[in-house]
Amino acid sequence: MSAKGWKAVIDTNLTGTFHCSQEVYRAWMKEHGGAIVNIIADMWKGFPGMAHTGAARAAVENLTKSLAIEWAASGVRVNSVAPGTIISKTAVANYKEAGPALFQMSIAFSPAKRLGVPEEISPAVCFLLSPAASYISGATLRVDAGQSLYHSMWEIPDHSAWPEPPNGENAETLREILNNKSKL
Ligand SMILES: CCCCCCCCC/C=C/C(=O)SCCNC(=O)CCNC(=O)[C@H](O)C(C)(C)COP(=O)(O)OP(=O)(O)OC[C@H]1O[C@@H](n2cnc3c(N)ncnc32)[C@H](O)[C@@H]1OP(=O)(O)O
Ligand SMILES: NC(=O)C1=CN([C@@H]2O[C@H](COP(=O)(O)OP(=O)(O)OC[C@H]3O[C@@H](n4cnc5c(N)ncnc54)[C@H](OP(=O)(O)O)[C@@H]3O)[C@@H](O)[C@H]2O)C=CC1
Repeated sequence: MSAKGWKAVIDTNLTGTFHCSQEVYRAWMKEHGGAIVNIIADMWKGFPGMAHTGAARAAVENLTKSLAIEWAASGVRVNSVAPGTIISKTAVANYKEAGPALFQMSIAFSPAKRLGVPEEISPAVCFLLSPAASYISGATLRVDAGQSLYHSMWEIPDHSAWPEPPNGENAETLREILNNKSKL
């Protein structure tokens, strides 16, 4: 990705969250309290292929925690929701002609064996905004059908580029396993 593409996504996803949070705090929440829910992503195993998004969303998760503490004394709760892969007409359109194939290939990586829809994210957001969550702050709720605990979508091709382990009997055992010679 270009430096410009990196910046576009960091500006939108991370710096945008900072500006929005600061504005609502100054304009209202500092004096009256309130609740913020940030949307992050399934970046728990990194986000290979979308490194800018992964870095920005991980940063928003950390921002959520900082602000939850800094603004507690104003009665402000700050939480995040981390969706799995969520499909909608507009979400597919964001990836132009690659969209349908991208969403299609990601189905296999969901333990649900289907994608989520926005209507399955909004209840979690409403819950965290509501009085039912009055004692929850600084938390992230994963709404991903367990996707973040399952396979990575990034395929690593077979290679022999990795550094060799230190010599010794353990390295020998490893080599035997790699060469399929183990008697275990
Ligand atoms: C696996 C399963 C999938 C399934 C789906 C999984 C969903 C994962 C959830 C998270 C998703 C994300 O956050 S994805 C990352 C962010 N979102 C998107 O990319 C969605 C579509 N893009 C946008 O909405 C916009 O481009 C946006 C990022 C807001 C920036 O808008 P701006 O008006 O500021 O600027 P633009 O003119 O569009 O772009 C500025 C330059 O940055 C480049 N650029 C823009 N977006 C870029 C991007 N994502 N990656 C690299 N480069 C990008 C453009 O080519 C431009 O460079 P030049 O060509 O040189 O001028
Ligand atoms: N889809 C997915 O799998 C995942 C998405 N996410 C994140 O969730 C968020 C929503 O994604 P998704 O639903 O897929 O995307 P969509 O493109 O479907 O939705 C984006 C929404 O943002 C609104 N919007 C865009 N620009 C502005 C603006 N300048 N001011 C106010 N509203 C604006 C759009 O409104 P309008 O229709 O009026 O343009 C639209 O409702 C994104 O931050 C995305 O990165 C996170 C994890 C997974």
